Amino acid sequence: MSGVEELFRDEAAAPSKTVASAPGAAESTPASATAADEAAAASIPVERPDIGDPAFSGPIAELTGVTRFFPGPPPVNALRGVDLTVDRGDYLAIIGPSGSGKSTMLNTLGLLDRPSTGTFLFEGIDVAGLSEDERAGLRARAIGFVFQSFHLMPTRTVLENVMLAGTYAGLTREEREPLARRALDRVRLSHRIDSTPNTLSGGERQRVAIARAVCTSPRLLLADEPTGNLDRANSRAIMELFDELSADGLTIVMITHDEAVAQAAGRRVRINDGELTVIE
Ligand SMILES: Nc1ncnc2c1ncn2[C@@H]1O[C@H](COP(=O)(O)OP(=O)(O)OP(=O)(O)O)[C@@H](O)[C@H]1O
Repeated sequence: MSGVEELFRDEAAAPSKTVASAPGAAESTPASATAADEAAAASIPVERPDIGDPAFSGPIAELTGVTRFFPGPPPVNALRGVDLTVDRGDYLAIIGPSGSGKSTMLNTLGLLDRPSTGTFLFEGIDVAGLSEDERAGLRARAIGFVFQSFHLMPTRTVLENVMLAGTYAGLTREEREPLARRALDRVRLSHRIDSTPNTLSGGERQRVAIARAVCTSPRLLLADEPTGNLDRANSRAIMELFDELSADGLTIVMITHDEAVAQAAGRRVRINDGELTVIE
């Protein structure tokens, strides 16, 4: 499970856990993650610094000479001098085998991990200069996440699962509900809003997760093997949904080991042993 993914608790979460931690929660400060969970459980908007400019027209993400070194043991250079620009409206696939650095890229782009060296500008902001709270605020407002394992809360309805994203983005219940309904309509699941996730098919669960990811209108959608748990027909349906979201202007970065899935993206880069190469 990637670091970003750990911010979500999924069906495997302890039954006593009533809410999922989410991208708005500070990742390395358990105390504040707990406070965020409690606020979400009580339907209180989570207070996060309002960082970032939705009107910024430059690249969403600009990585220059980014490295990520894990001291180990064993020591690992997970990213080696990565240069990558993600422009607004891009639909990019990052393809690579196991252990190549995909999750490390996702953690970096998702503002969960910091480069060891190099520069990462998110909408022109050098993220190295942001506090944990500021990064959590930017993440909650600007980035949506979709995972292979869906990470829906089993005891909450489909509508409640989608509404939770708005809590972390600091929205009130009155603001969140219409957004969640619209997002569920967008993924063609309006007829299942009162269902719980365990009554849905895998493809439907992933559509709920996508509704949750897009309901607060993020500027970047990060997807980690979004079709990894789905059969061919459901995978195709999810890829068609991504196509629609991309056509609507959403910036999407997807990591995958599956060449066929990567073909759906407008642009592809390969990662091997921490090094990125452009696929022509
Ligand atoms: N927290 C960590 N501490 C030490 N090494 C790490 C850590 N996270 C990742 N690595 C190492 O960095 C390299 C890249 O890992 P990463 O998880 O980014 O690969 P991946 O392409 O996502 O793999 P997979 O497809 O199997 O999930 C691997 O050698 C991994 O063991």
